[in-house]
Amino acid sequence: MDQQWARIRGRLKDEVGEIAYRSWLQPLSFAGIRGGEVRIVVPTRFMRDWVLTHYADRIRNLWSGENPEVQSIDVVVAAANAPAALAADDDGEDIEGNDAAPAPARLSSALVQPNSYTSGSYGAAPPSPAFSDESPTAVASVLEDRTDISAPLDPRFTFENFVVGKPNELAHAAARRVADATSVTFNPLFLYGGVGLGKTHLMHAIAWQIRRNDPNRKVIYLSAEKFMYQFIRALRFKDTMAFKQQFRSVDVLMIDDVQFISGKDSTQEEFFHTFNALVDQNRQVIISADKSPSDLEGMEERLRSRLGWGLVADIHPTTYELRLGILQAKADALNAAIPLKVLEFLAHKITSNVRELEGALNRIVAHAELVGRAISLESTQEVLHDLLRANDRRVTIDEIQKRVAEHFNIRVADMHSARRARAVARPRQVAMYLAKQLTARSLPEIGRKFGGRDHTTVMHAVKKVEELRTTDPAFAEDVELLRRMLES
Ligand SMILES: Nc1ncnc2c1ncn2[C@@H]1O[C@H](COP(=O)(O)OP(=O)(O)OP(=O)(O)O)[C@@H](O)[C@H]1O
Repeated sequence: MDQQWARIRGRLKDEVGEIAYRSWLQPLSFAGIRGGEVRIVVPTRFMRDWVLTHYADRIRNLWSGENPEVQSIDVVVAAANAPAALAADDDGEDIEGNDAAPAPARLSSALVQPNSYTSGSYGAAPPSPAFSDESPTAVASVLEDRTDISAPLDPRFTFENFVVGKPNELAHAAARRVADATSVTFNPLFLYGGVGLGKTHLMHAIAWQIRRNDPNRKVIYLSAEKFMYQFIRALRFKDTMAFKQQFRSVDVLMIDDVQFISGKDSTQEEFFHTFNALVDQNRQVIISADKSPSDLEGMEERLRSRLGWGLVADIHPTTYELRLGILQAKADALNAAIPLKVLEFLAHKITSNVRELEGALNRIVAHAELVGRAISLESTQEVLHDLLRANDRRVTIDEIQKRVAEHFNIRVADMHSARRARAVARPRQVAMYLAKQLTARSLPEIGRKFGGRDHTTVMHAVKKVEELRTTDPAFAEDVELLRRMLES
């Protein structure tokens, strides 16, 4: 298995290039395979999230190529020093998912060799319910991440590699303008759009371009999540002056996925002051989010209005033409001979987002290479049958939430709310479970659709529902009924 892992690492290095490989993939270690699931260990929570969003599909595909039994991968944070409070067990009584951190004892099975983990499948220990998300104690597991505050940029995410079409032309033009401007024109630039439509790609492209135009300009790019953790760390180490200094001395500040700090009041407060200080000094601020400023629930009103002061540009869902253009560009970049009718087929069938489209293309290319056969429509349908089925069904998470809420006689709003009473939390878990089963959405995406919950919450919901289906026949029947209704 170690040899297989070594081969996979080699492939990844060739695909993503030296810089991204060193930043994101070299630190990964392989911990074993159990029940068709490969376990990968990463040093920090931030890195886990990045790997999950950007590389998990590819790593899984490469593993399946090496070992056909492999179905999924599991990325966990190694945390030898995780405080005991974080690894507290949950007996399943408390049914909100963020409390699902399994006990270290359960994790230190024969398969799981290195150290201990701050959580089970998919991740670092989420804060226990007693802590708020922003509690310094609760996020101790990320405090070991003492790297540069700016996140590394993905070398693939440049303007040259960004395909422009109707849905993203405004966002692209605005991004270009800001990247090439010699003075600040719109401040902030606010880019927003649905999952996997290219926000991060555009943010990185701006950063690359600014650095290229003037290497002396100090550009900081980071996710809102990392901003929060930096802030918490500063509080914990009583280092807030240095924190403020660090952020307020930049020429360009770029914050990705700002919706993450919704509901996190002290981080918002700090962000608001940082933002104002920079805008006042005429420094460029660039923000991305999944919603427009006015739709950012849980964000203070003064911050929402401030975010909308500059230029707000949205990225719309892709059109067939854009999807085909992206597929052609990616196929060229992979140097893969793919018949046009296969690309057209994919552009018709996979409509959810660009990330999934890319994943599909990578899968068929990897498969063809492995079996040594040319790519055809038939092989594409065969290799992607799961994905195509999920896209065919086209059940949306909104529909699932509506149906499940009706069935259990609760309000749809409770699917997003923080209420933890069993009467609403259980249906919410059922809806998360069905979202995982019936849509092609990833765990983080599902979490976001349920009031911005963490992906570990979704994982916990899926496990809990699976468990209850085996122990409670009436419950199993309910779930089955809902599934049939949604599929029909
Ligand atoms: N117009 C485009 N041209 C080329 N590649 C694209 C385009 N749009 C998106 N992509 C690719 O799709 C993938 C997902 O894009 P990205 O990570 O930027 O999405 P996002 O909007 O930031 O998603 P999330 O909401 O999950 O953060 C990336 O690999 C990116 O390169």
